[in-house]
Amino acid sequence: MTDPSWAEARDLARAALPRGEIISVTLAGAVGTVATEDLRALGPIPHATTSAMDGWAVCGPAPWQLDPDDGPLSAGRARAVVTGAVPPDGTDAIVPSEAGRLSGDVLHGDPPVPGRHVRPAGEEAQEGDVLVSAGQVLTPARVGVLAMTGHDTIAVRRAPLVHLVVTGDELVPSGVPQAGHVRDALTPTLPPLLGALGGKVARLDHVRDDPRALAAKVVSGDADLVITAGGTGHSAADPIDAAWARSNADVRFRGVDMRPGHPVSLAVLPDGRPWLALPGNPLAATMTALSFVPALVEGFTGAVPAEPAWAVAGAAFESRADTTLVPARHTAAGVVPVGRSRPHLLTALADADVVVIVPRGGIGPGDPVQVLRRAW
Ligand SMILES: Nc1nc2c(c(=O)[nH]1)N[C@H]1C(S)=C(S)[C@@H](COP(=O)(O)OP(=O)(O)OC[C@H]3O[C@@H](n4cnc5c(N)ncnc54)[C@H](O)[C@@H]3O)O[C@H]1N2
Ligand code: MOO
Repeated sequence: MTDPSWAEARDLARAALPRGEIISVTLAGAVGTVATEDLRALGPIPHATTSAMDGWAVCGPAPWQLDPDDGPLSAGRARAVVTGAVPPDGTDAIVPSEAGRLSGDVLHGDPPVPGRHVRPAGEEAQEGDVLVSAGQVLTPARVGVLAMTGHDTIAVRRAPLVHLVVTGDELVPSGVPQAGHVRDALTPTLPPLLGALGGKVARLDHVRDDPRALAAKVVSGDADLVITAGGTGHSAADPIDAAWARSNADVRFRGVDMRPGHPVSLAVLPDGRPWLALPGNPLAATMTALSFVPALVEGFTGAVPAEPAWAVAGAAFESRADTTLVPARHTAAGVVPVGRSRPHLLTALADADVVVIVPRGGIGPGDPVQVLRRAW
């Protein structure tokens, strides 16, 4: 397909990579994987009623006689407790240490509000409640919730492994570039960016603008997904078309109706590995990675598609394509464009905290807009 819309191209990307296998991981290795089934509370959360403060458990009205025993509290009695400890049966409230005064073994304080500073069992969830749904990404906080209720090992799909290939005869890996050379900005940028988008770069290669070398390098890989940067143009020097022809790739889209990044393309190799070809211009490469890598990852992991977030435009945004992606910043007036957003530069994205998804025809100040959140 030539020049599908941005949304159509995301759907094509989502369908390009078949689901990965289900594996079992410990919670320590679960962050970034995707739940394959609903994960439920194995008991109430919190699992027991506990004190929220260091102080005294009290029963009945003040004053209270300190009770050194272990049994239930009776009216007019108090017993020292620490945060997180189970208060004795009969506790009406906890008096924090700073709110009580001891004279000898008698505790004085204001009349307690029943239940004050007591954290009841089951306050957050009951046994069997769904804590993480099938298709949700395991975040650090979700893993913490699962740990609280006693999960140890869970069934997930892992992040897809990526074979990243950066192309370009003109690229130099270090130092200040001279005319005719270009310092490679994507080798340091793409692996962490792809990681933040749910992929994991397992192999990184650099190849000259030679279709034969590019096809051979890609065919020799065994990651789940191939991502190349550069060479998507239609000049004789651009190797993507010829490399795809050499490797019998099934082209799913060749160009997308978007700016920047119009030449971004997707094919599937005969062995089933998708090959996402990002343009070489650094802003075009990063914007197209932000657009299509999450969709490819969702296909592999079964993650529920992440919808772009909403914001309010604080300025006018133009689009002469189906979709224009504009680096922007949140301000009190809404999101506004950052600097000059040029495909061959990257400064605007470096200063942006969102990317605004501008539909054809543009949007005006005060309009609701969808945005991509920071992964860069
Ligand atoms: N006649 C036309 N020319 C171009 C068109 C077009 O439609 N007709 N489209 C332009 C657009 S849009 C883009 S985007 C680029 C696509 O370029 P390629 O994917 O072929 O990328 P390259 O030619 O390899 O590089 C483009 C540009 O980016 C620099 N680059 C490449 N890799 C890196 C890197 N790793 N780090 C830093 N900079 C990099 C490269 O030196 C070039 O300046 O084509 C337009 N042309
Ligand atoms: O759209 Mo290109 O992606 O202008 O750089």
